[in-house]
Amino acid sequence: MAAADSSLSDNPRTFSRRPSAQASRQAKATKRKHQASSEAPPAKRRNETSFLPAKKTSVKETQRTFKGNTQKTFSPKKHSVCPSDRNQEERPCIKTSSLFKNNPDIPELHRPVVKQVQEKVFTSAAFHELGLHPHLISTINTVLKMSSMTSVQKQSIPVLLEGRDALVRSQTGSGKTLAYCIPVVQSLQAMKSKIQRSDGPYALVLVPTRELALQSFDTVQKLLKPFTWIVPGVLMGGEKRKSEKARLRKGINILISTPGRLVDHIKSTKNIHFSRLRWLVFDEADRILDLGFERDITVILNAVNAECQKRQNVLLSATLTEGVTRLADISLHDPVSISVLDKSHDQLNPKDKAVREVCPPRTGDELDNFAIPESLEQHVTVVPSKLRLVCLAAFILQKCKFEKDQKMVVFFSSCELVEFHYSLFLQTLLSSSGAPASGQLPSASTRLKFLRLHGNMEQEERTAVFQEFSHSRRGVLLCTDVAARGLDLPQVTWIVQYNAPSSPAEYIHRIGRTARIGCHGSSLLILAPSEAEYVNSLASHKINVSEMKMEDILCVLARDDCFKGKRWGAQKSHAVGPQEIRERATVLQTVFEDYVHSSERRVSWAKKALQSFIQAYATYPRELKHIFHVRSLHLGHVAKSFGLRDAPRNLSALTRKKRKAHLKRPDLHKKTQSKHSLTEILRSEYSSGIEPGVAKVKKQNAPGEPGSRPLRPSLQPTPCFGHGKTLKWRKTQKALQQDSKTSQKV
Ligand SMILES: Nc1ncnc2c1ncn2[C@@H]1O[C@H](COP(=O)(O)OP(=O)(O)OP(=O)(O)O)[C@@H](O)[C@H]1O
Repeated sequence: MAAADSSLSDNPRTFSRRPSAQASRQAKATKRKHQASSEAPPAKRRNETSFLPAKKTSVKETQRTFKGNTQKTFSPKKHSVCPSDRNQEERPCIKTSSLFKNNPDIPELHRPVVKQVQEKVFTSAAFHELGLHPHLISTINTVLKMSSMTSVQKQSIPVLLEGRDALVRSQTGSGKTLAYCIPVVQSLQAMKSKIQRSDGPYALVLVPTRELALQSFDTVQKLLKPFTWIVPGVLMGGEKRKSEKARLRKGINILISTPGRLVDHIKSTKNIHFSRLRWLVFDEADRILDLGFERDITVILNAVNAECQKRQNVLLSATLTEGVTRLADISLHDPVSISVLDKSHDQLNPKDKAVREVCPPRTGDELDNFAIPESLEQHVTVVPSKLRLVCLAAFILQKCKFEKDQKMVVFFSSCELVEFHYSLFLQTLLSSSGAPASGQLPSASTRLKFLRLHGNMEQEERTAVFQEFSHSRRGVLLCTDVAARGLDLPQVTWIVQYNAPSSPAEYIHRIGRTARIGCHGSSLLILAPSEAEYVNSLASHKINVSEMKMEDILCVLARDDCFKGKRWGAQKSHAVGPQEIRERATVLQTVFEDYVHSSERRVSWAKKALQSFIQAYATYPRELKHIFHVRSLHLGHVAKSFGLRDAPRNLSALTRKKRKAHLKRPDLHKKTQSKHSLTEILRSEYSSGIEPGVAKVKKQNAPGEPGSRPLRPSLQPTPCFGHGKTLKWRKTQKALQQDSKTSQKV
């Protein structure tokens, strides 16, 4: 392994170096190494009192003295990872200044304290009060082991049992799945003419992801235990079409599907019909009905409407926004808006009993304020780009190595980013065999377990990971937004958002994977200094985050001697001061850089991940562009967070080229902006590969998918949406194709 040189130009335009320059640099470094090995410390170091470890330093002191050191340590030998395991002579070559110098100031967070919208999760009402079939009640009590209803269940189930359409909004993890599943099962088992399997679907449940489809199927299957004649089934991308066709032929009465896969079958399977459909449920309705799925939903609704007009429609989500309400207005028949009220809402309609239980539709402003579980503690930390990777790793180590039974989900903005960090952490932070490979930190391995989930994985592996993480008591799941919606992963203690989400709704869903059904949970959002204003954007949606100092996160490195720098190596125990924490952070960064730079292949893999990050960054929606703009990224610093010692030259050239083109053609600004509403969605949907159609777009150009030839006229979606009303889609097919091309780069 090459001697570590963590130096990085702070000028984003001076990137890679030619071999000759590299050689001379190395020669200089060797010279410096020999200087450093002499007794006398460098001039700057001599003046640094905080450097001395003699006095025990408190965390507060650590924070105060953390910034702006210039201390450098060089080793004459090659870098190794865990000093305790290796020869003292092989201590890491540290150039601390490059990681902690020339960073932008971390701004003070003047976050306005807002009162979050709160909901009460449980009620004292029992399921047997609902007049359900006794077998259904006993299944809920004994199989699901539930006795009292949650607030949303208490409000929704009676309304749905009355036969009304409904729009259901309640916070994440509040039991919305059963709020629709119980009425569906109750009504179908009670049908006078007993349901036959061959009748086909009586209920169609649409969900945005395959994992959610599996999860909802599992719940329905449990509820149907006593009603064996009603057959549930799931259709989702990644499964064999042939076997799904066979199951459809035999008959599925409660059909749970992702939109893309259902469209596939509508177009190609003769045996799919909806003439007996009684229920149409959109779970995560705001995601399902947004532009990312628009054409699929149009095809599905046309197929359903052609065969059945009278049915109950239910839309559910923790974040039903105004846009969805507008769609609901034209898709639902005289719907009831159900929302779990706080007391002030209750008082709005004290006389009207029906409306007291069921809140009136909210105004636009209210719809933008989402309820957050009371037991969810939200944090934010502001970290300079150069320190992001080290900070994330330190946080993972802090929670999952030094604390017991922690289960963490880390969100990234693209599949490539998940893959990159997964492999990097696996190879550097974890040693499965106990015998560390080059660049590994052996003692970090004991409690750590990494898993990853994203849309570019094979379905078999996706399902296996989902199951494994669900049943595991600890572990770190690195994922895209494929895991943001609806997934009920038990006992998740921490949610980390390494890349900020593109909307407050996505923020709510991501953090909603913890603190479910009254449990306690915490979240951490990692922002760059230039992104600090995002906290205000969250506050404007009544989302309250408290600051966690980066220094407090890095302090964990003091607990692990794996990260000891050369100077401290010989000392058995000593108080760890801010200077040493900086050194240890640099040792960790050097581990990452050494790993990335250990082969050409790994360097180009890191560059691709960096490119993916930048592309995802470019797709933040217009309203967030003033906070997340590619121009505010310092490429050299960001490269460091990918373990790259230099900013890749070709990437910067690309960025400059694009910028120039934009400057020359101001009309492009306008065009790009007009695409943002779609690219915002595509950013999380397509880049995370949530929908099966996405992969197909690239590989097969399936008919009707973005990037393919236009549909045959007979298959063109007619914009007709429920109850004979017309929905005008905002995008033309051409625009969709253009946008999907943009998104495929992400
Ligand atoms: N009445 C109840 N008593 C106890 N636990 C319940 C009850 N109803 C649901 N749960 C449990 O609560 C958890 C969350 O439920 P569910 O997944 O339906 O939430 P959700 O509101 O759909 O969340 P999200 O908005 O994230 O999709 C599940 O583990 C479920 O089994």
